[in-house]
Formats: sequence, C-alpha cells, structure tokens
Amino acid sequence: MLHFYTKATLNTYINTREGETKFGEKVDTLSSQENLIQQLKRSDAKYVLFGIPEDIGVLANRGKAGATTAWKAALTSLLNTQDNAFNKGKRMLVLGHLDFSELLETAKSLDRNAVDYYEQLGKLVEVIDEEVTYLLYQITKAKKIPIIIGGGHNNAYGNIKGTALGKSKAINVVNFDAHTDFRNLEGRHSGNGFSYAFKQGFLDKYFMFGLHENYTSKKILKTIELHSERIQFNTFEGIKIRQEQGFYFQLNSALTFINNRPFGVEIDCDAIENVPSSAMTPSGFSANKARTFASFFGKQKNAAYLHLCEAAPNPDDANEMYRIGKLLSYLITDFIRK
Ligand SMILES: N=CN[C@@H](CCC(=O)O)C(=O)O
Repeated sequence: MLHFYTKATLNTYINTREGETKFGEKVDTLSSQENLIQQLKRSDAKYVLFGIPEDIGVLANRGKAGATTAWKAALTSLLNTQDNAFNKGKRMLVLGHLDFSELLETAKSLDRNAVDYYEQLGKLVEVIDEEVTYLLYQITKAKKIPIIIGGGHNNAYGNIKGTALGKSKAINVVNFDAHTDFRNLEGRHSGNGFSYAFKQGFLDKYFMFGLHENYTSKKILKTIELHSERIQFNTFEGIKIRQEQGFYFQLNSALTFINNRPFGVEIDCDAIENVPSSAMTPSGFSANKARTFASFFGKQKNAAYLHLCEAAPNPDDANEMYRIGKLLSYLITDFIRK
C-alpha cells in the first residue's frame, strides 16, 4: 500500500536554518492519493521519489536482511541538502513509501526450517512485485521519471515491468552491480529480477556494468553468451584491477548498447566499496565512480528511472545512517542535475 507524504510529513525531516533554503522545502508533494496519475500529471516536477523499505527479496535469496533502512536514511539526507542553482527541489515530487510492514511481519513469522520456507518468501515477493509494478506504471504513465530507493534488487522486476507497461513497450536496462541478478526462474528473490523480466518480454537489452568475476557463475556466463545480442557486460576487474578498459569508455559503450529505447538505471550499492549491504565488499567501485555513473546516465534523454537498492545501514548506528544517507542523496542529486 502506498503511504503518501504531505508537506507536514516532510517537515518532520527538515532542519531549517535561517537564511538558507533546504531542498526539502521546495519539493512538491500530493495532498491525497486519489487519481494518482492525474495528480502527478498536474505537478511541474520531472522526478517522482519514493521508497520501498523491504528486505524480503534479499531473505528469499538467502542473503543478509537489512535493506529496509536505506529509505529513511536517504530521505533525511536529501531533504536537508541545499536548494540552490545546482540543486532544485522543485524538480522533484516526494511521493512517500510502499508500506510492506504486514508482509515483513509475515516473513518474520515463517518457519525457517519448513521445507517450503523459500517458496513462501518468494510468494511474498510476488505481492511486492505487483505493487511496485503498478506504482511504476502510474508514474510512467504520468510522464514522470521515478526514483526508487530500495529495498532489495528484486524490485528491479517491478520497475522494469511497470515502466514497460507505462510506455507500452519493452525497455532496456543498465545495471551498476557486482552481480548479474540473472539467476534461475526458481521463485522470486533479489537475484532474479532481471531474468524474470527478460523471460517475460519486459526487458529487451540488459547491460551489466562492473560484474565481479568471482561472483558470476559459469552457468550464468553461458546464458549471457547465448543472448549476446541482448545481454552484455564488463567487469570490475577488467576496468579497475587489470585496467584493460577505461571507465569513461565503458560508460559510452554501455550507453551505445542500450540507447535505442528508454532504459532503466539500476545501482546496486553492493558494487560500491564498503557500503553495508547483503553482499558488502571491501573491493569495489568508489562512491565517486558510482556518482559519475548516476550523473552520466541521468543526463540521457532515454533514462526512464533510477533505482538505488540493497544499501542496508544499521539503524542503531547514527553515523552509518548518516554516511549512507548522504551517499544515496549524492546519487539522487547527480542523476537529476541538468
Ligand atoms: N541482489 C543481489 N544479488 C546477489 C546477492 C548476493 C548476496 O546477497 O550475497 C546474487 O544473487 O548474486
């Protein structure tokens, strides 16, 4: 269910300062969620931001829980950035978050030793898929660009399907990620959002940027090879360790591959060094490289959405919440900056 935010909701997050205007003071909000598409159409904002605080897809992928916390961290930081000539809050509407608290409770209450534990989690992920798809559909139909803060990478599926339905055609995707998330169609989880979207015809071309060679199975590499006209990738090791490929050259190659139609921009925070996530890594792209990626693709006419996922800051660690919130907020503002 969509939990929409009013101006009053946002005000609880903003620390105002005399003589300054914060980004959050300028963003647009809705006054109700009736006729969402019509209301969104009436807004002057180009981007629509919302959160998906859930980690059921990560659990279903046998990962480490925690991705529910990124949304609050990101929102707090973003609303408190400066509104100025570089950053214009009025270009964004903050919608709210998809509330999956009941599903999260259900997931918690499942018996981990039951033979069908993962199957049951997969069914819960399908419920999330439906809601994410419908919201993406509505925002896309209103001709706005969604910015989604996850949550697990399972939500790529709903992003792709909803955008494709909203545009009445399959879309492409570029994914900044250590993993393909092209695992078997074995029940929904955070590791197969792209394979499901591909199989069902919502995803046309898929570019994976910066895969980690240690974490891509032989089987998946074979599948990618089979579909080489529609699926391509480069690796983190090729770019940053062996330095065979330049970062900027690779950004342009990825763009050339996907730019023939609207494309989604996915950033899995487990590709960024030392960001708390299910698959946290001590070796990965820097925060600044991720920012360059967000900025580069955000400027493209065909960019259809931005999804930042898998960050899992510890809610009891104020410094970590602050640091990750700030990182997500940089990525959002880089993406929307002209
Ligand atoms: N979205 C993440 N997908 C990774 C998860 C890795 C992990 O959690 O350890 C994958 O399935 O490979």
